[in-house]
Amino acid sequence: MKLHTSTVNGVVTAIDEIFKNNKYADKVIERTLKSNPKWGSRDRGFIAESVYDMVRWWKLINAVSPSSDTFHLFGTYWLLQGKILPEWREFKGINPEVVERKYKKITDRATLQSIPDWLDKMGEDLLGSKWDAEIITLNTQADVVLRVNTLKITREDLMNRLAKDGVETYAPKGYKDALVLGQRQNVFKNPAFKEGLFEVQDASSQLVAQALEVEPGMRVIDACAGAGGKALHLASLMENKGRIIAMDTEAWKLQNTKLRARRNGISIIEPRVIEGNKTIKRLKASADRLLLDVPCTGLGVLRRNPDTKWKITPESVQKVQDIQQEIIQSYSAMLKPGGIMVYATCSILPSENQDQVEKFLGSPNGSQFELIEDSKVLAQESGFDGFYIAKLRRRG
Ligand SMILES: C[S@@+](CC[C@H](N)C(=O)[O-])C[C@H]1O[C@@H](n2cnc3c(N)ncnc32)[C@H](O)[C@@H]1O
Repeated sequence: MKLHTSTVNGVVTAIDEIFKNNKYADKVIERTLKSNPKWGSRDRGFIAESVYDMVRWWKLINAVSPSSDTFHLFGTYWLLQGKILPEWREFKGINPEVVERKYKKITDRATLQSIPDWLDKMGEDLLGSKWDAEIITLNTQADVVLRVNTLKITREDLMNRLAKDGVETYAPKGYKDALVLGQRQNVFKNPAFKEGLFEVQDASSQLVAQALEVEPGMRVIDACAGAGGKALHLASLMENKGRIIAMDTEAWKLQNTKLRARRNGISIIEPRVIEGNKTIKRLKASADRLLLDVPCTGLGVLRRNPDTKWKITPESVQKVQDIQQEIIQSYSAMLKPGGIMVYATCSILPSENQDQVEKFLGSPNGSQFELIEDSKVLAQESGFDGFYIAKLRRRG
């Protein structure tokens, strides 16, 4: 593959934005791609993939690069992929043999798998022998997964319709509304997306709404609804009958939920901003089903957001765990006796998952609850994102 100055410059500028100005990779990529309308789809694919890959392998690349100059880092990344570097002025000073020699000398997992030392240690402490394979899997590129909006179309019909547009998909076993793309591509431009026939949502994430066992006509609260990925799924499962209160502390995210609901043909989602304890107290014992899709470290979705590992710190992990416990302690009161609550994270750390549920169950607020079942979804076993889903019942 031939390198072009314009796209390599795009990658280098984006990398500087992410690491020097501490910006989020997905937002930087979005802005970079918008900045040059002349780039075709291959150029865009090259930029997005190279930026994500460089972020993913940042520590390893830095360990073998001749300097911290961003062109040197790009050149080193290129060589590490087994590619040949053109003789550009920017790449002067990179010796492929030296890069290879340095690479071969690295033996420690944290550098080879490109993660901070503290995180590697924490992963091993918490996941034991499963950590090795998990971090390898989390360093691979994720599949693009669609969730069929069954309010508007069946999975089979959507599959056929996309195939007519040249978008090949397959239906993974065990995920009844999911379709996986055969090849990565931008599906947001497809007319079927604009008609609300599908959303992009990982297969593991699709298990969360299903665990709630909702039925049409129920009163459901999604207490950390964000941009509404799971609220939309719940509405489809409820055949758009009943009521879903979609709550979050961030009003702008709920605004997004509203727009997406309209595209999906959904009318039962009612966004509600959490302004404090009062908002929660007003809804005491009012929900047949309660979803707590709590904020988390995102360590189960590193394949999609590789910059997470450079942004989190031991302090931020502790802080998010405190918020998770606060949420389950106070929000669980919104569930009716006899109702079902799901506590979920996109993390693989037991300290954010089963430990939190155990702590809750052992506390006075949790004494009316019982654990029905929980699943600890690891990326290495499922092939999709890492998730935790606990289903609890409030005794009647
Ligand atoms: C994992 S995300 C939710 C993703 C969303 N359910 C979806 O499927 O698209 C967690 C959400 O919790 C929200 N959040 C953070 N602190 C909160 C709190 N104290 N109460 C409710 N929501 C909170 C965040 O704004 C974020 O949108």
